[in-house]
Amino acid sequence: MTQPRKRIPVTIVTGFLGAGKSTLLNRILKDPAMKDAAVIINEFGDVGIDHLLVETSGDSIIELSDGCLCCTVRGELIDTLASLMDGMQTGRVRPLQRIVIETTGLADPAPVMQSVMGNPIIAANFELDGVVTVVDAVNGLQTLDNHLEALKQVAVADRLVISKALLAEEVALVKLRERLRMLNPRARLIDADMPEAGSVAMLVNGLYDPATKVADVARWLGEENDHDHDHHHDEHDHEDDHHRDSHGHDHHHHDVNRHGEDIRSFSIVHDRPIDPAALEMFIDLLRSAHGERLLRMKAIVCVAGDPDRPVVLHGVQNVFHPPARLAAWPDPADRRTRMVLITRDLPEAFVTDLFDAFTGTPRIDRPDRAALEDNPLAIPGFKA
Ligand SMILES: Nc1nc2c(ncn2[C@@H]2O[C@H](COP(=O)(O)OP(=O)(O)OP(=O)(O)O)[C@@H](O)[C@H]2O)c(=O)[nH]1
Repeated sequence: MTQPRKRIPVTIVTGFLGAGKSTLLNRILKDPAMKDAAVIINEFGDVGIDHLLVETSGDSIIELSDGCLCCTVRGELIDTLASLMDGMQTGRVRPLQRIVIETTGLADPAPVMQSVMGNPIIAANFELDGVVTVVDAVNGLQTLDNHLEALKQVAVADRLVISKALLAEEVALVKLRERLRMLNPRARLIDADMPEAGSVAMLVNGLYDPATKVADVARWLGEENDHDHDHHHDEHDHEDDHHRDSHGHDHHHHDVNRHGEDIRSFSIVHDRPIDPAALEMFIDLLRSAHGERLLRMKAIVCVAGDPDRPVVLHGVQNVFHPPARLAAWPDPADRRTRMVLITRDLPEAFVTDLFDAFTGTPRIDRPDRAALEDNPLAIPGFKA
């Protein structure tokens, strides 16, 4: 297991074509706290870095006039991260505190996220801190209607920044906010016009709060932003939306299906330690059978045998960070396993049934763990 706090945080800034990614990033780069950051511009088409004030220095790594390192990548993000790592080790590149990757507007963010998580050498040195997605207030709704990439960019975000708000009609802005809340209730929603949008704090979304150096699980899981969550707790007549069952865990979801997009955000909370083998099987089955539908998963898990040191899981589709163990629970009074999942075309019930099967919660008409281990094909949709 790796210790995430020694790794260099990587934040991905995404958003559709012309949404305002570079504008936002240029503002953030003026924050003195960004002086030891490197910016990687992940362009796949024509390279366009002239919107940044840069001085070329020979290779693809460019020293920005304000001290940031900047490089433009046409393909292999992994190579670039590895070469930055190598540069730091050999003294060619000064020690970096943060990496920011600006994606091209048309990109599905998943492969970019996976480049940070999936390669063992990269994952040993870097961690995906978070995803900041810029949404244009003028064109945002239409873009979400027409482009799956834009939907995915919003769905996986830790923060959503609305740009060009002053140029949009008030009604359109209200609709856009509603839509974003539906698609991603846990992301913080910020106006690009607000001063905080221009600070390094925008890029800090990871498990570790750099100020305190301790794990901030509630922020990482987005619990503090999920206002609907509190709402449902109070509303006893919404049994379908939120229920706590008699087996010690509760499920909560946001169903966006009625809006024509089957992107769901839901959580699983479980208050008993989980057998590590069962946890591994659950994750393996989920990602091997339905990886591409699992847009993102974050979890803090109480594992049987070592319940005092929670395991942190973070995955994008079928690629996960190597699991990390925290030295202790951030709040010793709350040792519940909490998982947050964002899925596309993958019903919540499928995931929760699978979880129940592995955690020993019996359900009528569902395969239990023994049956699944004997015959994984018993799971609908599983392909060996
Ligand atoms: N009024 C206003 N204009 C903005 C804002 N953000 C971006 N713009 C303008 O929108 C245009 C596109 O902004 P960029 O920052 O280049 O957008 P981008 O997402 O980096 O664009 P690509 O890299 O081409 O995908 C520019 O003309 C910006 O000046 C904003 O918050 N308000």
